[in-house]
Amino acid sequence: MSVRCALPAGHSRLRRRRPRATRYTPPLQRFPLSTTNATAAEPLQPDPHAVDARQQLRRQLRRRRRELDVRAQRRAALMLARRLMRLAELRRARRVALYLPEGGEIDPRPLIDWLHQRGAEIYLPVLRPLVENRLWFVRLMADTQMTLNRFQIAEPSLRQSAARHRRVRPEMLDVVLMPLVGFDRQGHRLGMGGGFYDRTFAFKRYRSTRPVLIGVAHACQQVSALPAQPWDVGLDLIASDREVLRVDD
Ligand SMILES: Nc1nc2c(c(=O)[nH]1)N(C=O)[C@@H](CNc1ccc(C(=O)N[C@@H](CCC(=O)O)C(=O)O)cc1)CN2
Ligand SMILES: Nc1ncnc2c1ncn2[C@@H]1O[C@H](COP(=O)(O)OP(=O)(O)OP(=O)(O)O)[C@@H](O)[C@H]1O
Repeated sequence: MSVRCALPAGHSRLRRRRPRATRYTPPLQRFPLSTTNATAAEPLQPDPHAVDARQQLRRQLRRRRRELDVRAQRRAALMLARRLMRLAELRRARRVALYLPEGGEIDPRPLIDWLHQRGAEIYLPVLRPLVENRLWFVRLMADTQMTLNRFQIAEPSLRQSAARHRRVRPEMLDVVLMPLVGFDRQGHRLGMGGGFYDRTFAFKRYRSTRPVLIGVAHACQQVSALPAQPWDVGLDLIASDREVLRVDD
């Protein structure tokens, strides 16, 4: 099956809509789908030309995923879930981080009931206060209160997230589903540009095999090649509605 992802030249049917900041319904009540190498001492200096090219590509790919219609989104989410449910890494995971989709991101929520039924704990990313562009992972529970962060993405409230017992250290997660803006078949990825996941999982570049990092995206977000950045944290797998790719070391 294929997802329609035409990129009509110079044409944008949809404007970026900002979700309203009020009246957010907690996700537990509204799952409509539930039926490189670097050393520590190296400075991480971006090449300005490469940064511009990445920014442009990011814009194009974000528009591409936003233009998928509701049916295509729903189908893609179910296909993704079906593929991920077959993965040994996810089947044995006890602590799984996923995200609440925004701006046409592929929707991982069909996995939530399945994971809960298997007894797995689910964690959501929260923008860490005070430190630059890092994430906390906060457990999604029946009483989780949601709020919109500065990017208008729903996340557990800061008050609850501040409570240590609701959080897990990133290195204690088993699997992280990481939203991608773009990817190539070599396992390089493009994210939203904040470096949130790169910073939070920087420890993976040196040692740890845990967590298993699974980049997730619509198949139409694949590009032929993305240059690797010195700060990139390598993905272990990439999963889309069309396939699951294992990234070789
Ligand atoms: N669903 C979801 N949640 C997520 C992420 C994500 O990619 N998807 N993140 C993954 O990192 C973190 C948030 N990172 C983000 C980084 C940049 C922008 C963004 O929209 N940037 C704007 C400029 C916004 C501004 O400064 O106001 C832009 O690029 O247009 C959004 C989220 C944590 N939560
Ligand atoms: N470990 C790190 N330490 C310091 N800065 C970092 C680190 N990782 C990334 N950055 C910075 O974050 C910025 C954004 O990186 P990049 O363009 O790769 O974002 P991205 O691909 O969208 O990644 P993410 O999904 O993690 O946000 C870059 O300016 C980069 O220098």
